[in-house]
Amino acid sequence: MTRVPSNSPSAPAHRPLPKAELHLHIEGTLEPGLAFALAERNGVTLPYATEDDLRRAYSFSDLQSFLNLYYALMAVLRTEDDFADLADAYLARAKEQGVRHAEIFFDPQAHTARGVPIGTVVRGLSRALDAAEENHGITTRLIMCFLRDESADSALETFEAARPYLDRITAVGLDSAEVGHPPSKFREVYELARQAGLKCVAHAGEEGPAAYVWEALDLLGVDRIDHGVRCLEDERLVARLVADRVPLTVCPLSNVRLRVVDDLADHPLPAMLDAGLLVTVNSDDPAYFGGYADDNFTAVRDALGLDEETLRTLARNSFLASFLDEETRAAYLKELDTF
Ligand SMILES: Nc1ncnc2[nH]cnc12
Ligand SMILES: [Zn+2]
Repeated sequence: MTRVPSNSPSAPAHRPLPKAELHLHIEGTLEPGLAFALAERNGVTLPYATEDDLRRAYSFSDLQSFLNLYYALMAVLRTEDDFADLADAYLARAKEQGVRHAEIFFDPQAHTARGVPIGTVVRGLSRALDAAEENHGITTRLIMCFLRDESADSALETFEAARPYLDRITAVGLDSAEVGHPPSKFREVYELARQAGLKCVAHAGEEGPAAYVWEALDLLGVDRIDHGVRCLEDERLVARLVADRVPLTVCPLSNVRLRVVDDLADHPLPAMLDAGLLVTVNSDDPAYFGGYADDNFTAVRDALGLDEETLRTLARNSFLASFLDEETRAAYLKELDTF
């Protein structure tokens, strides 16, 4: 039997603020050590000799160059145990980073396309998530994403395949290659999701234009926008997002690694806060982008000179923007206020 490496979370030197993480792809938490252990357990050969060789491939020129590696490495995820181990490793790290609540994306089509049934994915993730409060003191939700560079029919088929598991799923989302795949393509499946009582989110305005954020709001009726940094290019859109208190789940280290911004010091986060937007800070795909939730908080503090009060606003926003029930939200906000 292969031993899966024990979690060796890198705890921040300080006591991290309590926070919710709302933009986190579970497949993007696959650390090189776990990737090699799962490859051995499942008899999968990776095209890298060592973990360091793999790490050297983590140099991206844009979203697509990252997605190519992200989807290729998923070949090691095959069984319920693999998905449970992946999620449990994330939760152990998240705890060290002050994460009290995590709303976790997964990409079913990336697995069903390789012959892994959606039930295997959901059952494996659910096993770790169901034990998360007891094992890590973290509450969780699951968000099922559609791959926007696949067809609208494929999204509809995926939604139908997920029907038996909808009691485990809080929301639907939209991710993968953005440009050329506008939200309008997915109107029908979002309508079905809403009818089934699910919340709706969508990546928009990461690489794609502000017009995609409008579409996500007006055609998909989303409750949150993932990324959304390009909203600043459209004053009217900013006014709409502010007026409707639509949360934006921003991912600063991701934006630097995927060249959405040139440098963290140029990140629009302060401008977004100044505009009155309900902004949160998240890690996106932390195994690939150099940091988990609190690492993103620390990075923006240092690069953008954010003070303690602003960091507390970001942490507060994360609970306000979450899909938590009101009682649990209030308890977390109180915990933050007295921290
Ligand atoms: N940053 C990102 N944008 C779009 N799709 C993704 N899938 C995983 N990470 C993503
Ligand atoms: Zn993302």
